[in-house]
Formats: sequence, C-alpha cells, structure tokens
Amino acid sequence: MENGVAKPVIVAIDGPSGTGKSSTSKAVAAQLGLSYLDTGAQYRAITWWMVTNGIDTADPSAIAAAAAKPDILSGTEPTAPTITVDGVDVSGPIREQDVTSKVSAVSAVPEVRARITDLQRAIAASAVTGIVVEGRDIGTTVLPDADLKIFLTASPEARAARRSGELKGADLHTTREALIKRDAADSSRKTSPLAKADDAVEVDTTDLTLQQVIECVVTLVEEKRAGK
Ligand SMILES: Nc1ncnc2c1ncn2[C@@H]1O[C@H](COP(=O)(O)OP(=O)(O)O)[C@@H](O)[C@H]1O
Ligand SMILES: Nc1ccn([C@@H]2O[C@H](COP(=O)(O)OP(=O)(O)O)[C@@H](O)[C@H]2O)c(=O)n1
Repeated sequence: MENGVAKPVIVAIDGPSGTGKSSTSKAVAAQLGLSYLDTGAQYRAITWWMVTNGIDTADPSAIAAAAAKPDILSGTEPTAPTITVDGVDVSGPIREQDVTSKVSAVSAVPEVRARITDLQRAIAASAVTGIVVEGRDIGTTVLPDADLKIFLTASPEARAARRSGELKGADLHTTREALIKRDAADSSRKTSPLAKADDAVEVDTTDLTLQQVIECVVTLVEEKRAGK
C-alpha cells in the first residue's frame, strides 16, 4: 500500500483440463474485485481463426506465417468475460469439438505463443486493481513475478466426470481419453509447456467442492495481501 492505494495483485492459476481453473478464477476475481483472463479462450480463438480461414493446423509453418493476422480481444470482467476475433464474438464456436481437438497443435507453435503471451502481459499490466489469469504457463512463463501462483490438479476420473457433465452426458471414457491426450500434448511441447512453477501452491481438487477451492484461493490471496 502506497499513499492509501493498494498495489494491483496478480494471481496465476495453472493446471490441466477440468481441474476447475475457469470456475475458480472467475469466482475469486469477482469476490475480490479483480479482472479475469481466460488464456485458454485466446488460444481457442486463434485456433478458430486458423480453421475458419483454411489454414492447415497440422502444418506449424503455415500456422506461424498466419499467427499475427487475427485481432484477438478479451473482455476481463469476471461475471461476463468476452472474446472476439476481428470484432466477431466467438465465445460459442471456440468451445466446439473441432477447435478443442486442434488447439494443442496450434498453441504449440512458438510464433503463436509469443503473440498471445504479449497480449496477456499487456492485459495484466493494465489491470487497475489486479487480475486472476488462468492457463497452463502463466506462473512459469507469462507472469513469473505473480504475487500468488496456484497449480490445480485432480484425478483424470474426476476431471472427465466434470467435463462430460458439462458436455451434457458425453461418453465418460471418450472424454477421459481426449482429455489425457490433450494434457500429454500440452505437457510435452517444447515451448512453454503445461507445468507447475517451483513457487506455486498445489491444490488437489479431486475431493473438494468448487466452493471449497474458491475459499482456499481467496484465503491465499488475502494472506498475500496482508503480507503474510
Ligand atoms: N471442485 C469441483 N468439484 C466439482 N465440480 C467442479 C469443481 N471445480 C470445477 N467443477 C466443474 O467442472 C467443470 C470444469 O471446470 P472448469 O473450471 O471449466 O475447469 P478448467 O478451467 O480447469 O478446465 C465445470 O462444470 C465446473 O463447474
Ligand atoms: N496458457 C495456456 C492456456 C491454454 N493453452 C492451450 O489452450 C488449450 C485450451 O485451453 P482451455 O483452458 O480452454 O482448456 P479447457 O478449459 O478445455 O481445459 C489447452 O489445451 C492448451 O493447448 C495453452 O497452451 N496455454
């Protein structure tokens, strides 16, 4: 605190798919009056643009050559986050199966990561009260100086059950296999893989309710702010 003005607080939340990053980050940001950034939505948006514009997502050099073209804009209000590409609202289409199956290949391309990382850092730097940023490499690469880093985990069974519940009863086995495949691709890529930062607090959410996870993270942020 300087001159009675609180310093913006930067919270990084990483982890594999279905561990609760989005739900937790939105709720924590809303409760604490912070901005919220879903970095997965940005990688999904650039993937959607590649698919829509006929770029071969199996060809890293074609992806790299097009990486600077789409204009990706994220709205960071936690109760109503938005994502547009060249002015078009893509919040629906980016969740479709076709994008989900291609996003790991697109996000592994270094030119894509450099472009999106720059956007993320600019958004975080402009957050007046602070921001909760969720993704795969926020604590390790995007915001290594974050005030608080959380790494969420959960068993593949719990994650698949959560995801298939969301996808209105999608087959549990297929969902689990797809999720494990995406995690493996995200964890093994060369540039900025999914990883826990050495100074991140790991929270296993398998047997916790969403409310318990939110309370845990809110407490950790408040302790940081109090200088504990
Ligand atoms: N601790 C939890 N217990 C039960 N369900 C949860 C928990 N955390 C999240 N969920 C549910 O699981 C689904 C996936 O959560 P989400 O926040 O989108 O995960 P991620 O962003 O890590 O992929 C959502 O439907 C969410 O409501
Ligand atoms: N910081 C990030 C966030 C997401 N991603 C990529 O974007 C994909 C979609 O992220 P997401 O957060 O929307 O995924 P889920 O919510 O489906 O788990 C991931 O599988 C990664 O390939 C990334 O590479 N780095």
